[in-house]
Amino acid sequence: MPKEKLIVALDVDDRNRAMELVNKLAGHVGFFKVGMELFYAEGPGIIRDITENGAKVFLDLKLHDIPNTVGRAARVLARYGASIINVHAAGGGDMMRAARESVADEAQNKGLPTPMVVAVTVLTSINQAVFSREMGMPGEIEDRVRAWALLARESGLDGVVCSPREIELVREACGPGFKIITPGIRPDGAKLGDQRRVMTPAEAVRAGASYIVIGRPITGAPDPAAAAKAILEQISGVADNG
Ligand SMILES: O=C(O)c1cc(=O)[nH]c(=O)n1[C@@H]1O[C@H](COP(=O)(O)O)[C@@H](O)[C@H]1O
Repeated sequence: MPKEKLIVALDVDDRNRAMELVNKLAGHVGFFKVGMELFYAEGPGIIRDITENGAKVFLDLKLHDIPNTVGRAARVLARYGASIINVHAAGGGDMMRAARESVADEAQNKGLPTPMVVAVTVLTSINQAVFSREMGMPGEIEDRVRAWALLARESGLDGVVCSPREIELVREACGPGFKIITPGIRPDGAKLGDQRRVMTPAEAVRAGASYIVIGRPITGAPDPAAAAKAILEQISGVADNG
């Protein structure tokens, strides 16, 4: 089902606007992503509001701290009923394992389905020049994404967040079944904004994305449901390699 692949980023700062989007888009979307802006504005209650009507939530708070702190914070997040939770791969293997273990343990304690835990690799807003010159990182972005994806898999995580340009190399390194979630999706002609490593929805699905994350091209459209439907049409005829 194409709609199962679509994650819409609810990057807004109040409940009314978020729920308006949820109500308009629920029939066309697999997951809603609650990020820092909405979570900091409304707190965990917003996750319950969205899931109450049967929609699924990707809780995108990108945890990145020492293993003990991330493990304890992830344990709290596991209580809210999100289907996906993320951390930064840059926190290292022990940190990712701490998140994985505490999320699984807490979900079991509370009798909830265990959320997927995925690692953000190199942000889709980073290009090679920024990666090398500003961040001082050696080598190519692709090699870092591959190495972090392998580390995430070894640490027991369910998948990674990366740019659609790295889907094929992650799939090759990590095999089938490993989830590849790709933001940095821009339908032809859509504004890039701060995104740098992008592809169209159809290109990402063809390359093997498990899920595509789209925010502004849908939420900023005059008719968000029509924008989501147009994207579903673009991916519906495409061989799904995810
Ligand atoms: O973890 C993420 O979701 C994420 C990782 C990444 O590398 N790049 C990225 O854009 N995102 C998120 O994906 C969404 C993309 O939104 P748009 O650029 O508006 O389509 C935003 O909510 C970002 O926070």
